[in-house]
Amino acid sequence: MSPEEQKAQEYRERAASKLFSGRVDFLLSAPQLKFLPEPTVPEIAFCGRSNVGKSSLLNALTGRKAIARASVTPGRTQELNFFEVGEPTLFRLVDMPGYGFAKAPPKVVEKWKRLVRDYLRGRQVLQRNLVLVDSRHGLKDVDREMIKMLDESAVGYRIVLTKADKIKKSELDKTVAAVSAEAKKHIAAFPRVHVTSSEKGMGIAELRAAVIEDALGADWADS
Ligand SMILES: Nc1nc2c(ncn2[C@@H]2O[C@H](COP(=O)(O)OP(=O)(O)OP(=O)(O)O)[C@@H](O)[C@H]2O)c(=O)[nH]1
Ligand SMILES: [Mg+2]
Repeated sequence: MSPEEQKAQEYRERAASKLFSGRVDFLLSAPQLKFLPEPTVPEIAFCGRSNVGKSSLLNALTGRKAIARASVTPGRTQELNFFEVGEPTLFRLVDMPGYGFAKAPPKVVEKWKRLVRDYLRGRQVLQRNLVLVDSRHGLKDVDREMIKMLDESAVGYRIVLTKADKIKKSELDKTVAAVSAEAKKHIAAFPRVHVTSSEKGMGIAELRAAVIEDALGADWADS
């Protein structure tokens, strides 16, 4: 990055932090498609395996301790949870139920899967998906299944590694390389893999700016 680009990035990150430190409100929980809010503003969705850290990342991005419930029990988030950012509302963040949760009854898993799939396929205002992947585990088959679904749905996505504080730098580098190599086969436009820790704040400022850019467009910070 050139010094000018570095400066522009710092400016975007500061603006993003300011936006997220303003209004962020929980809007509603949708257990079924018919309960979705009116598609009036852009949406960014957080998906990934159960327990990967979706709710925690949402808390970290918004600088709130527990706006999205985070839990030690996998499968805690069971509905699509909508959060509104900005006053008036500029965009929404959507905390999704985790996929690949083996301990839930198959019927329940099937219900979540259908809800997520229908949302991803049919939501006109959905601008980007964040696909969260545990830094320690890398891509698993359930993630690949999800990515395939996203490839079919034509909604772009970013891959976000979570819990980066839990492993050594050398291990982290290996996961980043492996996930990047695989992601490049799918996402021509977004070959970068974000590395984050909601616990330590790593990568959060940068992801904030990226999320707002996805929602509002590249020149959002200039207006
Ligand atoms: N060390 C560390 N722990 C984390 C991090 N992010 C999340 N966790 C922990 O991982 C567990 C699961 O986090 P959640 O945010 O509830 O995960 P989720 O993806 O929303 O889970 P479901 O809603 O069940 O799908 C919690 O115990 C969090 O405290 C992180 O960056 N670092
Ligand atoms: Mg959750």
